[in-house]
Amino acid sequence: MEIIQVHELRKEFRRLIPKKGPFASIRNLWNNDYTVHTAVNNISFHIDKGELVGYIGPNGAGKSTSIKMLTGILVPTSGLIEVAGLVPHQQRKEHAANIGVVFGQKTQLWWDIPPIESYRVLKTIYKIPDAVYRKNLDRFRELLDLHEFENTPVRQLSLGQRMRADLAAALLHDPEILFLDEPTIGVDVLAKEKLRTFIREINQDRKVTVLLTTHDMTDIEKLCNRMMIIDDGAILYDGTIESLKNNFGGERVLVIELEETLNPQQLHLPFARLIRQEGTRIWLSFDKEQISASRLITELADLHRIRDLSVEEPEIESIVRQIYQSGLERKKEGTHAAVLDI
Ligand SMILES: Nc1ncnc2c1ncn2[C@@H]1O[C@H](COP(=O)(O)OP(=O)(O)OP(=O)(O)O)[C@@H](O)[C@H]1O
Repeated sequence: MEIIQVHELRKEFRRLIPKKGPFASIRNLWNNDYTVHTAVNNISFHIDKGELVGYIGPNGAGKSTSIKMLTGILVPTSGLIEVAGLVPHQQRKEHAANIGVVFGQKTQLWWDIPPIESYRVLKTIYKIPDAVYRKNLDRFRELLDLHEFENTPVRQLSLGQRMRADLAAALLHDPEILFLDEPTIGVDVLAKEKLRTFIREINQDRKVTVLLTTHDMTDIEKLCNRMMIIDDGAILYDGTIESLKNNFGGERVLVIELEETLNPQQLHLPFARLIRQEGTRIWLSFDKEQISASRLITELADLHRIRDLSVEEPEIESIVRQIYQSGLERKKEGTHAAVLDI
């Protein structure tokens, strides 16, 4: 069942062209010269209830602008959005009851008071029944170790603690959908793991639909089945991580432990390229379209004595880098915004 529907969504921002020369600051007060910048360029997608979708793209791609439209903070220039049957910017109050939002760069908690005090205020704002509030708070204390810092003013919390406090705040009222904009930014490895476990848990146990923007590909690999890649306001890829690897993964790497050390001239490598050698261990790159891993291994085993081997998966980070790069090249050529075929 579709819970988020986006059709031909567009957001343009007007940017002032500043006047230069004498009395510029005064002349700018009456300046009406603008350029129009398209931050989100007619994107369409839908998300089913219970999905956990990664939304990634380079800096300035349009991720935050999309999230702000989906949460009702920004009004689209054109296009349609429906989230749980509501139009976010038109039905803001009802919409707020259905969604939770965490912006990694900016806390929603009151800076000078402890999180627990903010939670009490949110309980009143969202009219959360006592039993629901207590049940949720207990659960979040357990999953996010809130008790360690819930009585400390937010300004004194570490980034990881602040993010955990923010996540709990966003979910106290049992929303159906959670929008996370860079929830792991600047957080150390252990704290990231804790946040990921929590996000996975609320998605699987509570069936909360999650849309997550991040620059950390490990977040995507560990949490999401589906990802959307946006660049320059257009969606370049929408599909599973597996199909991304299969379609854009290109070369695979086969790591072989030989019985003896051979110099490169002694190696016979059909359909493979030697990319690294350390003693008896060699790394071979091969194109899976040309030869399957099992066939390559059989051929190599006929030619060399092999002690051990493994096939390395292409790293998602490098695939995504290539996709950003090709988007950049198309932009330079003036042919940007073509959606990649998958
Ligand atoms: N209020 C605004 N006024 C003018 N331009 C804006 C405004 N907000 C965003 N933009 C522009 O729209 C484009 C998309 O910005 P957005 O913040 O959505 O990118 P992003 O993908 O979230 O980037 P990042 O990963 O750096 O957070 C950028 O070129 C940005 O400069």
